[in-house]
Amino acid sequence: MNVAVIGAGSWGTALSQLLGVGGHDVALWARKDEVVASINERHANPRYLSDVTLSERIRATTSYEGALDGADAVVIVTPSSLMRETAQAISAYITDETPVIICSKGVEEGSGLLPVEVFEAEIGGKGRLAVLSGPNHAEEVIKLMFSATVVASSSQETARFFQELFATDTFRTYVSDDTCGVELCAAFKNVIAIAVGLSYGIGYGDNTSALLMTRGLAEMSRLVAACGGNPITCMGLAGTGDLIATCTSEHSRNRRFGEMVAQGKTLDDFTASTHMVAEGALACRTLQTLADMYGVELPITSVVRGVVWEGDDVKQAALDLASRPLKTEFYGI
Ligand SMILES: NC(=O)C1=CN([C@@H]2O[C@H](COP(=O)(O)OP(=O)(O)OC[C@H]3O[C@@H](n4cnc5c(N)ncnc54)[C@H](O)[C@@H]3O)[C@@H](O)[C@H]2O)C=CC1
Ligand SMILES: O=C(CO)COP(=O)(O)O
Repeated sequence: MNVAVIGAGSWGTALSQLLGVGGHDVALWARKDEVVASINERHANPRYLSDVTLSERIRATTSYEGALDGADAVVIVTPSSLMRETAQAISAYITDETPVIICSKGVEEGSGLLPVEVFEAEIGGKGRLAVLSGPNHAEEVIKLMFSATVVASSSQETARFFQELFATDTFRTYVSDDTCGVELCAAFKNVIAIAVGLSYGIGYGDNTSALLMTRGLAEMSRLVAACGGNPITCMGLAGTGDLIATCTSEHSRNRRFGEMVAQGKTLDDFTASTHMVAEGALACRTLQTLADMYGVELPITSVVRGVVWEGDDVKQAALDLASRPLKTEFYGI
């Protein structure tokens, strides 16, 4: 197959490698000329995961037309804040039937739309759209360490198409019809990883981390149920699986960002020092928009938003979280 991958950050590079190793020809769209030159001439991405030699099946370009010409499938891996811009940029170069899978994790600011909904609005064809998410740190996937993921689409045919496309001996793919649940889990787990980073950053231990992950899962499940997703998705790879991976991994940018904020650093400090995206920073705001629309309570998300965007003191926020009225363990799911 000829596959166009749009976005040459860590995850776009790792997915391109996976597809190349799987025997597909990959046209990888990158923003910067030097990234394109390095991938084409030296088979390495100079900015992200640069120690890995990339498959010779990967050809990079800064041209959308060049990447998308003759593509049998399109893989979207730009940051979630760029979903609408990316959808508009590719629309002129794909057919009405070209299958498109979104691998970014977030929710659109303002509208509260999920990436798949933004793509449906911009390029149409709900049935040809899919999403991919799971506990998949690019640093490990690119080294072909055994991982698994979920591919969700409203169309079983499209889900199966991408399941086959991505499956390799080291990357196991499951299908689902719950695009809403998978995308909400993907956005949510990043916020909880920031909370875990904040918690370790102020000196709390593993009990607090487990508490945040578990109650974060309860928040995630309430929102998924309210938005029309299937709460059982939260128990799967896109929910619990990715929550564990992101909250516990040395690779997680969101967790690292939380640790930095606890040390008094800002989102700009994180971005300047890593050139990477900590999606949870935006998601703590966008998920709150959805929670307000659906009347769902998200106490941990709200604390993360207050600390990241309103300068709330982390220790005081933790005390406020702990002193809320006592509750039944499960409600609203
Ligand atoms: N890194 C990982 O392990 C995984 C990342 N993801 C998701 O994939 C998406 C992309 O993240 P990464 O590949 O990790 O990116 P990254 O954090 O490694 O790099 C940032 C990317 O954003 C691009 N970028 C920044 N500003 C841009 C602009 N104005 N226009 C176009 N591109 C711009 C940069 O060129 C670069 O490709 C995110 O939604 C992330 O949550 C999903 C699974 C795993
Ligand atoms: O989504 C990811 C792993 O599944 C990557 O998480 P971070 O963005 O926190 O590194």
